[in-house]
Amino acid sequence: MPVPGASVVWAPEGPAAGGAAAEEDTREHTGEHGSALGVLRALDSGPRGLVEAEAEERLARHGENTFPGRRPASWPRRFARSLRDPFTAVLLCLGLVSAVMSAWATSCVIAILVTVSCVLRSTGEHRADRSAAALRDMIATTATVRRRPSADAPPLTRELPVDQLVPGDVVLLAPGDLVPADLRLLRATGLTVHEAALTGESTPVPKSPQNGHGAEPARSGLCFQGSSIVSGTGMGVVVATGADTLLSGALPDRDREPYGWRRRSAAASPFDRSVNGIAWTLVRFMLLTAPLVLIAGALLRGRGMETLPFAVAVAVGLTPEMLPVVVTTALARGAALLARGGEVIVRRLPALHDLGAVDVLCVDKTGTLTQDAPVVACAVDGDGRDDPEVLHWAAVNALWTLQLAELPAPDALDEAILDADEELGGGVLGADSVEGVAALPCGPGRLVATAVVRGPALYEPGRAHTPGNVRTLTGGPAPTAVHTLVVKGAPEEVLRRCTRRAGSPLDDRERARLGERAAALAADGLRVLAVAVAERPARKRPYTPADERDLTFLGFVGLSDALAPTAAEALTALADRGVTVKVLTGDHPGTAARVCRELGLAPGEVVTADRLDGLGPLELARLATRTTVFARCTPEHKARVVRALREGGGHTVGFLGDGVNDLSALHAADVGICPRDGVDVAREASDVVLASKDLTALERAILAGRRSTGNIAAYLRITLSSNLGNVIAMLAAGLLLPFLPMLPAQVLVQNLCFDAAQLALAFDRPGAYALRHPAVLRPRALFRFMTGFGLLNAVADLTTFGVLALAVRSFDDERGQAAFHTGWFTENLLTQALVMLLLRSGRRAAEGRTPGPIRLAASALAVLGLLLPVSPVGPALGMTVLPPLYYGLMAGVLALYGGALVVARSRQRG
Ligand SMILES: Nc1ncnc2c1ncn2[C@@H]1O[C@H](COP(=O)(O)OP(=O)(O)OP(=O)(O)O)[C@@H](O)[C@H]1O
Ligand SMILES: [Mg+2]
Repeated sequence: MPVPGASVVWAPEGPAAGGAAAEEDTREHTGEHGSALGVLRALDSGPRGLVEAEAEERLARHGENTFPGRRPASWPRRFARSLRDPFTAVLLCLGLVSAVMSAWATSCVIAILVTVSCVLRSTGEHRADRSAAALRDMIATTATVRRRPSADAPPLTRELPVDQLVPGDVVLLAPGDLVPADLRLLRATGLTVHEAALTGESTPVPKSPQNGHGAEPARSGLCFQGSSIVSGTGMGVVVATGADTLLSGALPDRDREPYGWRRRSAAASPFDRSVNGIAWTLVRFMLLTAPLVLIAGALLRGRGMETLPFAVAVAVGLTPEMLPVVVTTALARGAALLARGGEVIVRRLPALHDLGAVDVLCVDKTGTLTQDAPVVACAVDGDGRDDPEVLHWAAVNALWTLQLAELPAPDALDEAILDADEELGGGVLGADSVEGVAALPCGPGRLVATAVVRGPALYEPGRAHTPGNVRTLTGGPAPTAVHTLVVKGAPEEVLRRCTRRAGSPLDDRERARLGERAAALAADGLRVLAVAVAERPARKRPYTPADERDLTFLGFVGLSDALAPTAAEALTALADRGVTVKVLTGDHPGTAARVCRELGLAPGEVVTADRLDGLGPLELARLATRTTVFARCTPEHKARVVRALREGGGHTVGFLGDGVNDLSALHAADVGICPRDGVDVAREASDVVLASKDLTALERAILAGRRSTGNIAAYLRITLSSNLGNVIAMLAAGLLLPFLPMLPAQVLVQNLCFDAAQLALAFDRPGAYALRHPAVLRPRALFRFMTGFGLLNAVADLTTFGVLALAVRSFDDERGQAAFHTGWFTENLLTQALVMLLLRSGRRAAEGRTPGPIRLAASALAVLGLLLPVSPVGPALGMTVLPPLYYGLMAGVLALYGGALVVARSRQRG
């Protein structure tokens, strides 16, 4: 329901909503309501936010503000979605062909197969969804809102679950936030927003609350739900929520498809490459089968279209139609187990498979390997002597970047510096402290932060640099004609901008010496910030990064950041599991190297990311493969390294990161992983969220992925080889015998039994061997397996024909043919049971105990094979009772076949 007045402040535009109407809207909205105040008035709100009671009432009126991607899919939609996979499509085609040919039994069985498969899949997904739902709430995104408890109470800033937002709410925005609803900006400082979700545009766009003059009036003053804040801060008023937002309106069907066969991005995921790749190859193969059977029958036996039901049955028999079900069940079970452990949330089901395939894991350092709770360890001048004044100026910078940039939460480094300064005696928060004029905070790719304060720095060589001294010099009735720029940031960046040090000029040699001092601090594992100042005549003109030059160097602040308690253990476990870990950090190379060493990761030669800039894709891939630590990475560098490893190095790459500067890399990786306390956008961009602080959970998640893949592989191996064996035997028999080797109904019933039994493979427990290395489904190896074991299976079938010839003697009459059908049917079910037990997973079948469901399924198959023909159903399916000789001989065939399977399997790799 649109808000009264909202339409006048809200102008959908761009390719999604586009068109002339939108433009007209825009023009209309730049009128009297264009001003921030007008907007607030139209929404019956104010800069101090809504009163809680009023907000509650609006929530009842407008409904919850659910993000379109997060609405749970309805049952019909789930069901419809599960119809969209290649096998179901093939089955439906075959069913249609049968229906057209009036082969009603066949099309009925196919319809049952499709329905069962779809129901099973959607139930599996639903179950996985439910077990993750509670955890998902735990990591739900919040918005920072300003509200008042009562009409005359002062406003409070608090975190509110995004779904509770209402039109008129005043929201604060900071880097890493997702825009929680459609907002009209009231204020912004250096705000840039990533709008790719709406426009596909990947570069951030600047936003400011202008009153709408110029070429693109309204859009730059609006922030849309689904976009994210890259840098800067802002405040805006909510103009549309829930279904009224631009994202909802423009993309009504944009349910995220966490369990879909197709992936979100254009680049193929490992899941697409392996599971889908195999699936499509099989589909092509199957589509060839039916015509092949028809043609062979026509050419060699002069049969016509009467073979069609049989041909269709053979094609259906070859289809691993339960593959989507097994895949979903295996993955959903893995994801549900992880969620139940309370440790890991898999946001996109195929990502669990991809996680099992990861062979290179890139991690960022700060906040992932370390706790991101820095503490000031030292503040020294250029000669390494303790100098409290350095800390004091760093604190001045921290305070005013914080205050003027209106960051809702202080940066961890700034917070540590302010704490330390306060401890040193009073701190800059005291009454006589300097007053800030402007701030240029740091951000992705910008490694320095500048605050401009009123008054001179009066930094003279030989002065007593006590905090008190500085305060009297800069505080009090400061001359207003002078501004001091206070700069702190990465040592090399700050030193580059310095021309003086303690009154004397700073030459290149001295700069290099200072750089070495910073490196020495970093080598101790400290995070190092350099501090510098400059005096300028006071001015009205805004300050820009171009003003950060001709600085006077003051000293360094060193901060220690404790390691995450489980990081070392987690990295060792990953290495043992065949995952190579690489560290991509924005920090100093020295700090990065030291942290790695402490975590037991040999850093080797640390590469600073500026070395990547000139490299071509091939060189980059080579460098990325042999390097363990990349330092001074911009967000783009991180993404480039990840891409190079994926595309050039042929690796499956996971990226674990928590910050805004990790966003591109999270997108670029095969699997994006984010710790629970990462920023909103990072969580939103990731496929897997670690819900606990424990990094070792990652290893367990990877193992869960490998287990799922192992089960899928076992299913494919078993199904494909026995299906192929059957088809070969069927073709051979069809051509050798003057009658159909099996009736279509029997083929389908047998197929139904196989399918039901093979579902148990989703519950397999792959042996330890399968978990030792990244799990990848290799189509080639699979097809080789399928051919080898398929032929073996066909040999068993052909031997059975011999056995039947001995036991039954004559196939001339109907009784004889029924006996043939029955004999083969029984043998098929028995061999299938054997194959399930002997080929399931691991190099040695004896590895680990066979899980209960598989034992049960195999026994059920064997029992069905033996009893179905003699049961009342037998005659209905055209089956008959077999002579005892058959069973005796059959036992021999089975023993031989089992022996051959064990021998052949032990020669197999993997
Ligand atoms: N508040 C700040 N003030 C000044 N400089 C800063 C501030 N925050 C970060 N920097 C500088 O920017 C550099 C890069 O920061 P960035 O956030 O990109 O990465 P990081 O947090 O050091 O490491 P990681 O990539 O592992 O998270 C820091 O090493 C520091 O030199
Ligand atoms: Mg980080």
